[in-house]
Amino acid sequence: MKDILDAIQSQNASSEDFAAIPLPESYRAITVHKDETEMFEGLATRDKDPRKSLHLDEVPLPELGPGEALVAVMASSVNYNSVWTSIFEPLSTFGFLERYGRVSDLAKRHDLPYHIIGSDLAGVVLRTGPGVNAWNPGDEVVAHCLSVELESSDGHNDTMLDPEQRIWGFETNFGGLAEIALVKSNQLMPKPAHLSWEEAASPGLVNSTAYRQLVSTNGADMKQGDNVLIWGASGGLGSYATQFALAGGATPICVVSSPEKAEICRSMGAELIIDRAAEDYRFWKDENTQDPKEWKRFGKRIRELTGGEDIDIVFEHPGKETFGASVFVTRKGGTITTCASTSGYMHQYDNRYLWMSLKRIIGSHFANYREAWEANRLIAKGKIHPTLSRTYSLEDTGQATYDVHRNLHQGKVGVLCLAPEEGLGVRDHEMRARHIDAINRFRNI
Ligand SMILES: C/C=C/C(=O)SCCNC(=O)CCNC(=O)[C@H](O)C(C)(C)COP(=O)(O)OP(=O)(O)OC[C@H]1O[C@@H](n2cnc3c(N)ncnc32)[C@H](O)[C@@H]1OP(=O)(O)O
Ligand SMILES: NC(=O)C1=CN([C@@H]2O[C@H](COP(=O)(O)OP(=O)(O)OC[C@H]3O[C@@H](n4cnc5c(N)ncnc54)[C@H](OP(=O)(O)O)[C@@H]3O)[C@@H](O)[C@H]2O)C=CC1
Repeated sequence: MKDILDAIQSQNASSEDFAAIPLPESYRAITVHKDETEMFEGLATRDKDPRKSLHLDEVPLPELGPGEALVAVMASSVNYNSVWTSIFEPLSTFGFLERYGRVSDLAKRHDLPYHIIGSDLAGVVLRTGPGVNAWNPGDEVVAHCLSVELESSDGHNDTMLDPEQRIWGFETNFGGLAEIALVKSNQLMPKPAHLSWEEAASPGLVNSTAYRQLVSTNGADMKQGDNVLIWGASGGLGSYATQFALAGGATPICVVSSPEKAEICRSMGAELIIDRAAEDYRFWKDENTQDPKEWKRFGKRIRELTGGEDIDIVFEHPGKETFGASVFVTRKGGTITTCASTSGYMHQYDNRYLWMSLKRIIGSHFANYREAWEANRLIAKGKIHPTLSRTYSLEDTGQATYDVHRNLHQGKVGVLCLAPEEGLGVRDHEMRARHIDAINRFRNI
């Protein structure tokens, strides 16, 4: 591993040099264990502690197959799917690996008693498998997390519709929270040159998801002037949705839960901000009953902020807790676009407000390669910026995941894998200097 790191750090190793470095037989990786999936039985979701279920293990290097690449991971990030995996909710990810293992002999590699997690990376290609022509050893890359087989016709208009569509490092093994990762070569994209490894690794999953959900014609197809209600506007997804709204000439109405988070949104350029904790919205009276009066109070507040206008697009992901309110505050003909249900997946809303006002609910999930590429291109051009607040070592991934589970973080949380320290990997210093304030906006808050 030292030879690999030395070659990366030297910045003058050729593709042939990288191809000639012997690969280690094993590497360090963050895993969950199949024989521990019952460990949190009986505990409330909040009390399930990722620090207990996530392990740092030495694991064997997987065999490299056709169309694949082995990548030396310099940095990765914690996503909320790492939280779900670590607390075995809403279901254990080993079921996904077993199902994938039944697809082919090659896919069988993924069905193991341990699951190497992580759906982001920035690093350097070490080896490519047969049939890979677009990428070579030594390429500095980031990886998006869409894994597809594409053997069926279904996915050929939009690869997210492939019946064998999976999220790498969640529904497949050999993820990015590790020193080496196995990806399909069509997950690779160029690493933005003005960013460090940990900054480059942090946007991938959430930036691509927010791009499809809000900007793409597959999602809400946002246009200039739209009022966009963004839940969790300083969180992983929300910090990118806010940037897309601002950059696209829309008006974000940012919902957050503290004055510090409100300040971050303000510093990104948002003007209309609702502190849901200070204003104490209680959309549910009890476990089974919502309170439409609270939806109205929330809608009135939005109208105060917008000068009387309602919401064109809701960027939804909290789910059960907020969905009734989201449907209510959307304007006639408007769109609620959802990609998650953090607070519960059985949603309840008053359907009269949906059909009578011709609103639409759009389900959105990650992004196809083209959408992920466009989202990454915006980062590379300095039009959208990483929202990295803090970086942990690979050893401390459990703590990093705990922070995200408990909503103690801002923006994105990074993890150093092979990178010995923060700040390495910047190739375009001049461009970095032009964007340094925006790049550091979320740092250490
Ligand atoms: C990029 C980052 C993303 C995120 O962070 S997303 C948030 C985190 N992710 C999650 O929370 C994961 C969510 N996923 C899930 O919870 C589960 O993944 C699903 C509920 C989506 C699916 O559950 P499942 O058990 O995998 O599939 P089924 O469809 O419920 O059950 C499969 C069986 O049901 C049969 N079936 C499917 N559709 C129909 C139908 N329309 N009519 C009749 N049967 C149907 C199938 O054939 C099969 O059957 P047979 O078990 O016998 O093989
Ligand atoms: N389908 C897909 O492709 C993807 C799905 N996801 C899913 O989206 C969800 C959010 O991910 P991500 O943004 O990275 O997570 P984060 O935790 O980084 O951000 C979510 C934000 O939502 C807000 N929030 C949390 N709970 C509630 C609630 N009950 N009511 C209102 N607001 C709430 C919080 O902001 P505040 O406290 O300031 O209001 C929090 O910061 C997760 O469930 C994740 O699995 C994520 C990426 C891709």
